[in-house]
Amino acid sequence: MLTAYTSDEIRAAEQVLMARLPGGTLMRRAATGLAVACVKALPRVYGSRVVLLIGSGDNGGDALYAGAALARRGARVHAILAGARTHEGGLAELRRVGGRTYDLRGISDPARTEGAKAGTSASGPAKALETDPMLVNLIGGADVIVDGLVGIGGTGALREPYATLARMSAGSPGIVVAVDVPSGVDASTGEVEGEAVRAHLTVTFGAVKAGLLIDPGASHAGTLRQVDIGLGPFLPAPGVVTLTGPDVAERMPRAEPESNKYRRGVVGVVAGSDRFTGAAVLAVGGAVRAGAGLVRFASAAEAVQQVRAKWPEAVTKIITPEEGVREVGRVQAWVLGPGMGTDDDAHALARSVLDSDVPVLVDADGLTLATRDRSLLRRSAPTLITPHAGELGRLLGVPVEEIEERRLHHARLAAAELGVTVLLKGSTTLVAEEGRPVRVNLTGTPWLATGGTGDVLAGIAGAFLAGGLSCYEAASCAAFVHGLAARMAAGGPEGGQAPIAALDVALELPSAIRTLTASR
Ligand SMILES: NC(=O)C1=CN([C@@H]2O[C@H](COP(=O)(O)OP(=O)(O)OC[C@H]3O[C@@H](n4cnc5c(N)ncnc54)[C@H](O)[C@@H]3O)[C@@H](O)[C@H]2O)[C@@H](O)CC1
Ligand SMILES: [K+]
Repeated sequence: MLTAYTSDEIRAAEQVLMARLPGGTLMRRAATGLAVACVKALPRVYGSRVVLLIGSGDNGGDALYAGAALARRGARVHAILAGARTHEGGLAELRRVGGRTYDLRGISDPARTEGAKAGTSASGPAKALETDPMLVNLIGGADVIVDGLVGIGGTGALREPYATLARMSAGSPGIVVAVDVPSGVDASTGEVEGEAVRAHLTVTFGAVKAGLLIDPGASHAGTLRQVDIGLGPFLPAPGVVTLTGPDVAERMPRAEPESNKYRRGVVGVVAGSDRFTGAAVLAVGGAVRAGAGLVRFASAAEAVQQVRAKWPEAVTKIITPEEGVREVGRVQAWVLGPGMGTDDDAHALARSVLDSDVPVLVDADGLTLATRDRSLLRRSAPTLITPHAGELGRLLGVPVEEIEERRLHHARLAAAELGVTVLLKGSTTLVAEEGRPVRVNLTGTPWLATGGTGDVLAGIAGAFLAGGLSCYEAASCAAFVHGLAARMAAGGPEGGQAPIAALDVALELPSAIRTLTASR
């Protein structure tokens, strides 16, 4: 399991460790790791052009020491001094080994632009920077740009001149390496208020910061590399974690020799309607291919007919809103919602499912119904909701943009406010439950952003719930397996480049699960 922390947690651990070591040790360790990462990223170091963006804190110090190490190996290193102060030791070392500096205070006084909101169109001093020939040449001609503007000491939107430098670095053909965190990304949450550096590689020290795993921060971080500086023993219990393949393999329901279909888990699916049948087919497909012992599908006649045609393995039943799921037979968990509609009949069906005393996963139209009638989610048995940002926004009465901007916050808030487990879909899927670390899933692929993949995910998680996993475990394992299957369908476990359809994800599930369980 990978663990991730807030800036405060990292800082507290660093302080304990620092007190036990000679001054400067941690920065040396960090800078050495950073320099090694830059060497690996460059085709060759000797003669390469390295540009350091240097802020006023220790993040800039790391970059200066690393720059000095690269200069010693023959790189042509230029430090752009952007802060009101510069780390003295780092600067002296860089100069000692022949590194050059360019002090921005000569062309734009940061004090004058302090507080200027990032993201606004460049004018005045910011404009002067963007057209400054020296700066344009340096950034435009760099083989590697090392972003040492701010690290875990950053707060709020990047101020000038940092914001302009972040924007300019995005236009450079060079490799952008972020020191500890891409500047402008909130290290604790992944929130980005204004301009932020977009890195190809982030070299982070001591431990992973939660904001590097959660979007929008995660998509600014590029590839993550962690440099061990000895912080491990001093870190607290993490607030954010990520499951690895072996973690998921260990948790997933197993098929034991004495298994029968009832022991493996019977999942009930209430999805689709006479008008919408595709979502039902996909949700049942997710459950069948993820290894449910038995899928009981209950819906309107048209949806039942389609599901039977596609998945003969499922036991189907046509139901009416009046009778609900009473006669459907025993299940260990329900999946409720995809394509079921949102009218009064759908509400009556949802009520009958949620009145049961087994875990229920609520997705799609089920979430719309719960938005209108929150009492649906008030139940004693466990409930897992699987919204995307729009659905969660409607449930919480918050604009979708705010959910996207503050994903970690809103996933936690929803879990606390609604008393359910929340799987918030997106490029980095989050699973939140009160009293537990938020789980971030990293196996997705941009190809997953296509219609119907959410229905497949609901089916997978339903199968895992029926197989005996808690909502928290079922949601995190399902997100992992779903992402892995999508990657494999798109071309390979490391992510291919072919478009996929939702059904491809369902069909790929056994192969994805095989790659996980092969090593268990
Ligand atoms: N504390 C330690 O033991 C270690 C720290 N290390 C490095 O030190 C960093 C933290 O250093 P600091 O605490 O000095 O903080 P930072 O260097 O991250 O940033 C603090 C400076 O940035 C300015 N600033 C904050 N938000 C800003 C914004 N939005 N726009 C413009 N300026 C902004 C502040 O005024 C302050 O001058 C880490 O990220 C890491 O890179 C490493 O050397 C490893 C050891
Ligand atoms: K940085």
